[in-house]
Amino acid sequence: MPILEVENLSISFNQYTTGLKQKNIQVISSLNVTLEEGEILAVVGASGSGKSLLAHAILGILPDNATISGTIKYNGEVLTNSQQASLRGKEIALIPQSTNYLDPLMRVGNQVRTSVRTGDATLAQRAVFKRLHLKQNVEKMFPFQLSGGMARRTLLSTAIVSDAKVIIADEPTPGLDPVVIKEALSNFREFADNGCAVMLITHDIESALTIADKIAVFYAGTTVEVAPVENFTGDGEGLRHPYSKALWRALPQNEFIPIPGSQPHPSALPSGCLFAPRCIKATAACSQQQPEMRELRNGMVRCIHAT
Ligand SMILES: Nc1ncnc2c1ncn2[C@@H]1O[C@H](COP(=O)(O)OP(=O)(O)OP(=O)(O)O)[C@@H](O)[C@H]1O
Ligand code: NI
Repeated sequence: MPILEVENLSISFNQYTTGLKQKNIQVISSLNVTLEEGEILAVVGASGSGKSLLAHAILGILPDNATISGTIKYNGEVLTNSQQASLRGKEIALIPQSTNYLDPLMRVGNQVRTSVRTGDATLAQRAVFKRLHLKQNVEKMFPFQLSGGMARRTLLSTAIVSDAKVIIADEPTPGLDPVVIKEALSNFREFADNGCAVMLITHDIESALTIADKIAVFYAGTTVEVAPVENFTGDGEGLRHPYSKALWRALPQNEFIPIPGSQPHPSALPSGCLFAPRCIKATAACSQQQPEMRELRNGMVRCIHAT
């Protein structure tokens, strides 16, 4: 049984346009993702594809103007808002994308210690700081005294010392030096190997491939593919969706071939398959309806042409 299961998640925002007119903009549409115990799932996709919103939906911290449908199950049970609130920061820990989530009025050592639920909090905090190359005097500092990298390492520390079963890490490593990135990622791997699970949202596909088990590819607010990590090799022939292949081939270490066009804005989504307007395989049938996510070769794909 998956530890976390997101089924048919849709999210829309109510926005005021001119005067008092309201517009409902759909930003996530029928998105499916599962996370198994012992697993690291990397979530990749262009900026604005809905990665952070998925994280916020799981934790129940979407803004008030969001409307959400679909189900989020934790250990097989549908999560209610109050369950989300009680799991947050305890069984499910978020490493937020922005370092603004640190409490500006609390010394960072204390912030990390409040996440420790068993054992000596100070010892745990010092051990994790050491592991992430933060000097001991950092514990006495306030967030405004930290560099960007130190703030990020503090956020990572908070999740690592918690007894969480699931860590959702939203871009945890940008701006960190390679040694610290390696340390952070190996922490995630250890965490998963101990029977927990990690959802690693990242633009750094290369690093993600070194530790993840599966990769979920997002496009315009939905999942287009979930593939085992081994498929990201060669010229991407093992991948299932034309967008995943394009993403893979656009990486600097591959052929660096971008594809024309850009991801549609949520206010102007095409009908049917969201990728069809940019897809070399698209046919008339693709614009009829959004394809369902289906199983294919030990992975999942949302494309009627994929074989
Ligand atoms: N509060 C909001 N009101 C309206 N639209 C929003 C709101 N929050 C996010 N969006 C829109 O939802 C879409 C998905 O945003 P999200 O932050 O999840 O993207 P992302 O994949 O995390 O991008 P990045 O890689 O840049 O972090 C974007 O088009 C964004 O503009
Ligand atoms: Ni984001």
